[in-house]
Amino acid sequence: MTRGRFITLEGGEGVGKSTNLQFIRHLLAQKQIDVLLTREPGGTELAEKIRQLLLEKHSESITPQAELLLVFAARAQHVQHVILPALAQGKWVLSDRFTDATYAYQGGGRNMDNRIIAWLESTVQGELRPDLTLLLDAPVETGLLRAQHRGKLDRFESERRDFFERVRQAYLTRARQEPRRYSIIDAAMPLAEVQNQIGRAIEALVS
Ligand SMILES: Nc1ncnc2c1ncn2[C@@H]1O[C@H](COP(=O)(O)OP(=O)(O)OP(=O)(O)O)[C@@H](O)[C@H]1O
Ligand SMILES: Cc1cn([C@H]2C[C@H](O)[C@@H](COP(=O)(O)O)O2)c(=O)[nH]c1=O
Repeated sequence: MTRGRFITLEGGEGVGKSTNLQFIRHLLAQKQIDVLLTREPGGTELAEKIRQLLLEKHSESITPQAELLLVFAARAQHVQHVILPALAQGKWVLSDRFTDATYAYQGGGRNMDNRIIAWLESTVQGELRPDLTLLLDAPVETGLLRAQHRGKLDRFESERRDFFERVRQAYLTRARQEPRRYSIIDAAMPLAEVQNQIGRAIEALVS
């Protein structure tokens, strides 16, 4: 059986990942492609519990090291129990965030060493890397304004503006380093235009 394709959606807060996940599912369904939608941190029972730990605010601060290890603990469960089995069955997998988010948030945002992230990436994922990563890029202000309309802010959304600027720059740096895997989408545009751009990137992968 042919292995399925692995697509990830990335970007800062409120850039439109959840909205466009459904759009991509619809596009692939029109092409009779069976796709599993998932997210990080999360995607399994245990990984969703770790997600809660990461997103909730606590009286005890979470150190950057603990945060990084929690992210990869959740990913180890997700990769072994969900992503690899689905790909092996020929299903496509579409994940709302994956390891590029770790390079952006823990690497860029928290200044963790990229070499440590790369070591954890190889340890947890082996050879698994996305076939296509759609980076929804918009000015920090645009995304935060969109996210704020949803109400109460989580632990990450409550970070300072300069944290999100570092996250955005880290994403863009990675995208420029790996132009064959990444497609940078201008997510500040109206939704119809954003979806035109996404449609072209998906078409290129399918054909
Ligand atoms: N291109 C767009 N133009 C205007 N509004 C948009 C656009 N894309 C998404 N939105 C709106 O912005 C809000 C945030 O979108 P969404 O929840 O999809 O973002 P997200 O990237 O998944 O957010 P988060 O990372 O915080 O989970 C929603 O209200 C959505 O309808
Ligand atoms: C995978 C991953 C995620 N994060 C952060 C980024 C977001 O603030 C939250 C997830 O919530 P959202 O609904 O997807 O916006 O988690 C992170 O810091 N590191 C990661 O690897």
